Parts: sequence; structure tokens; C-alpha cells
Amino acid sequence: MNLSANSTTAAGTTNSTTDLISVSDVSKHFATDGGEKTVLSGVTLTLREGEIVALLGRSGSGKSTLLRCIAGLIAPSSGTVSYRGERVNGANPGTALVFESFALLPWLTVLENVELGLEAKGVRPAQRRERALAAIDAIGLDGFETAYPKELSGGMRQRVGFARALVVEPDVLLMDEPFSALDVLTSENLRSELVRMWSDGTMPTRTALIVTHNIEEAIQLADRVLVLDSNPGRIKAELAVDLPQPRDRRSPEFEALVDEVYGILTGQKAEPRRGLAVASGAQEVSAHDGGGEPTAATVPGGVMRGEAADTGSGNLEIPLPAASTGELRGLIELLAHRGGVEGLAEIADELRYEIDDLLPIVDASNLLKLARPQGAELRITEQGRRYAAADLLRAKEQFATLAVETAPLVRRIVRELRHSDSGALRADDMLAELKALYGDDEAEAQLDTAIDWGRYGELFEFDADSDRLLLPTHPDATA
Ligand SMILES: Nc1ncnc2c1ncn2[C@@H]1O[C@H](COP(=O)(O)OP(=O)(O)OP(=O)(O)O)[C@@H](O)[C@H]1O
Repeated sequence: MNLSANSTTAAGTTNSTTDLISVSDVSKHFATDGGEKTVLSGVTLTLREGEIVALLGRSGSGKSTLLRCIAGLIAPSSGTVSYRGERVNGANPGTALVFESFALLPWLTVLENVELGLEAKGVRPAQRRERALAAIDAIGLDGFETAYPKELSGGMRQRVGFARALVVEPDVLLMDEPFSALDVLTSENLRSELVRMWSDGTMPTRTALIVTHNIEEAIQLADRVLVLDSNPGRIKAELAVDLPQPRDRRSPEFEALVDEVYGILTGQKAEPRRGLAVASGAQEVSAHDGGGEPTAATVPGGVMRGEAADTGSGNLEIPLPAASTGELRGLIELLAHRGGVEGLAEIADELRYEIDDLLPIVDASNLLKLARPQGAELRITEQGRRYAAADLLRAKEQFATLAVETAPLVRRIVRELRHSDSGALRADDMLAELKALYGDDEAEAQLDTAIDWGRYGELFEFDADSDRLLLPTHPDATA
């Protein structure tokens, strides 16, 4: 399947004879309430003739943003995207896109939806029809030409999405999570048909880039996998997948590659954002006055408090992983039942979690020192064993101590509450500070997680009516 002689060279290596797309030092910033958010930073990659490349990364790492830059739907803030050596300004003429949501026009038939792409390219009506019918045939939609999207299943709608992209015979097919909205069987079926079309040469494209957060999907489809780091997004790793098609998901080689990607993704540390000042004014706060055991806390990445990143005041630049306390407790209990160590792929399988759902919980367990990822495995710590074995009350107390010790936003809220005369804090003030760092949606997610953790650890309460965070000793608190 891999027609490229250069498929194992590093991302960014150029070869003018086979490079169809060159992304060179691309950065992308978006404006936020309080300033600017860097989503992509110095991304360099090439897409070469004859290869399928998968772009993997955590949620929010900038995969779709990069895809949209390549398609020319948005312009990079700096750096360039070139198609066949020509710098792209505006829509990239060599690409066609398939989206997760099928984006079909409901008032047009299948045939008319597929013809749309050709109409935009100025192809004459008779030719349009002929080519659209051929594309419909190739993707297995024969017989559905006159159907409207609402008459079709999700899988058939996505086939229309593919037919619409393929009918223009783009050099480069860009796919943004094209199977995510489909059920498991349908997506499996469509994926293998695409592999077949690609292998037998009926796919009219020269290269394809697929954005996914499904590791197995990436290993199943791609000749190369690029892993995008987060905050900001940049190429973190590149893996060549040198397995013949069709690939056996249960083969040891396939599983080894899946494990390798898990290792790369969990190896990612939550680092302070670049270029932002670090809060000062270190001050120790223990979970329970006098009862906790404040130690020299480490932040994810192993940075000692006060040395570089977090300070006792709670450095908000270090994000909380989006894990609920229920999920966290469930994961640690599962790990304890499994003897203390389990493969991440096995955990995801058992819980039927996508990687994006599992990784924040793994991050949270690591942050709170309840478990440690090691390569593709998660290993429980002594703290974790105690936590899994404790009754609810003891577990909450232990959690509270660990949250104050290791989770900067939780520590910050606890500290401010204890220093305020009223024992109350306006959530909106905290939110405004978070928005300047994270943008609106992520700021709210950060505060929601902190409130969940604080409530569970009985460190503070949140009164939605008055939008205040309250110490449990506050007169308005329910405790
Ligand atoms: N137009 C925009 N304005 C402001 N922020 C944006 C814009 N588009 C994307 N972002 C932000 O950029 C970050 C990366 O988004 P993007 O959709 O590229 O990530 P992703 O890796 O594709 O995520 P997912 O896997 O969840 O789809 C997110 O934090 C998102 O909120």
C-alpha cells in the first residue's frame, strides 16, 4: 500500500519529487478574552505521494486546526502550507475534506449532494452527472442516488461524504474523524472498504491525512502516525507502521505499536504554558488544618514546587485533567482489582473508553499520586492501594490531602477561602482569571473539575444560586 520510498523519514524532511503537501513551521494563535491562545506552534510535516498519514493527539491538541490550515480554510498565523511546492493562499486546490458530521444538504438527493463539489469546480452538467454516478458506485451507494440524506443511515450518509470528496479526484484527501459518529460495526466496515479501495488503486487520491483520536484506527489505516503534543500543538513523535494490509489487530506487532502510542500519549506532561508569568508568593496550605501532611509537592512533569512552575499559591497555568472523582475512584479500584498493574489499551477496552476519555483520568491519577503510567501500563502506587481499600470517609480525606498537595487550582481556591474574611469567594472572579489563560470553554471545564474535586474532598462547597465558593464552615454551607 505504501508507494512512497521515503515513508520512514522524519516529519518535516522534504523531498520535492514526492511531497504533495509541505507544512513548514506553522503556528496558529486564536484571540481569547484575556489575550491570545497558541494552538499550534512550529509544526512542520510533509505528506508524500502514496501514503496515508494519521494525526493523533489528545482532545484540544490542535488536530482539526492543523487540518483546516492544510485545507486552506484558515490561514496560519505564521509559517507556510504548500501544495506541490506552491504556497497556499486561500482554499487549497489539491485537497478535499471529509468531516465527522456529514455536512450534507438535506434538501438535495445523494446524487445532487455528490455533484455539488464538481459544480463548485465549474465542471459541466453532463460530465458532473457521469462522474458523480461513478463515485457513488465506487463507494457502494449504488441504488441510493435519488434518496435524501434523512432516508439514509449514518454509515450511508458518511459514504455520501466520501463520494462528495472523492468525486473531485483530489490529490490529497483530508479526513477529520470521519468514523467517529458511526457505530463500531459500520465504522469498521467503511474503514476496511477504504483500505481496499486504497490498496486496489480505485481511490482517486494520491495521499490521505486522517485526524483521529482512536489509536487502533490510526495503526490500522496509516503508513505513518504523527502524534501531536498539546499546549501548544506540535509534532511530538512520528512512527512508521510497516505492516501489510489488511492488518490484524490482534497480531503482536499491531499491539506493540498500539502500546507504543499509548506510551507516547501518557508520557505527555502538563507543562506550564510558555511565555506566561509564574505566580509568586508561595504559601503552604494543608488539606485539613493541621491534619494534612503538606510535603514538597511535585507538579506533573516532576517540577518541584517553587522551583519553576507551581508555587504554594496554586499556579493556574497548570491545568487540572478533566476527570471526575467518580471516574478516578473507579479507575483506581479497577487497578487494585487487577493486582495493581494493567495495560492502558486493556483498560480502555474494558471500560469501552476512547483514548480521549481515558487519558485525563490517567493524568489525574498520576497528578494525585494514586497511579503512575509506565509505558503502556498503569501501575498503582502505595497511596493508590490505600485509597482503593479505604472506606468512603477515609478515601475522601486522603483525596483532600492529595488534591491540596498536588492540584494547583484546588490549592489556590482553598488558600483564598481561608484567607478571606468571609470564607466565601465569587466563582466569577476565579473564572475570569482562568478565562485569560484558557479561553471560555476550557476555563469553565477547569472550574467545574476543581469544584467536583473540592466538593468530594469536602474542602469547599459551591453555591450556584449566589455563584460563590464556600468553606464548609461558612454559615451558608450545607455541611
Ligand atoms: N476559531 C477558534 N477560536 C478560538 N479558539 C479556537 C478556535 N478553533 C479552535 N480553537 C481552540 O483551539 C484548540 C484546539 O482545537 P482543535 O479543534 O484544533 O483540537 P483537536 O485536537 O482537533 O480537538 P478534538 O480532538 O477535541 O476535536 C481548542 O482549545 C479550541 O478551543
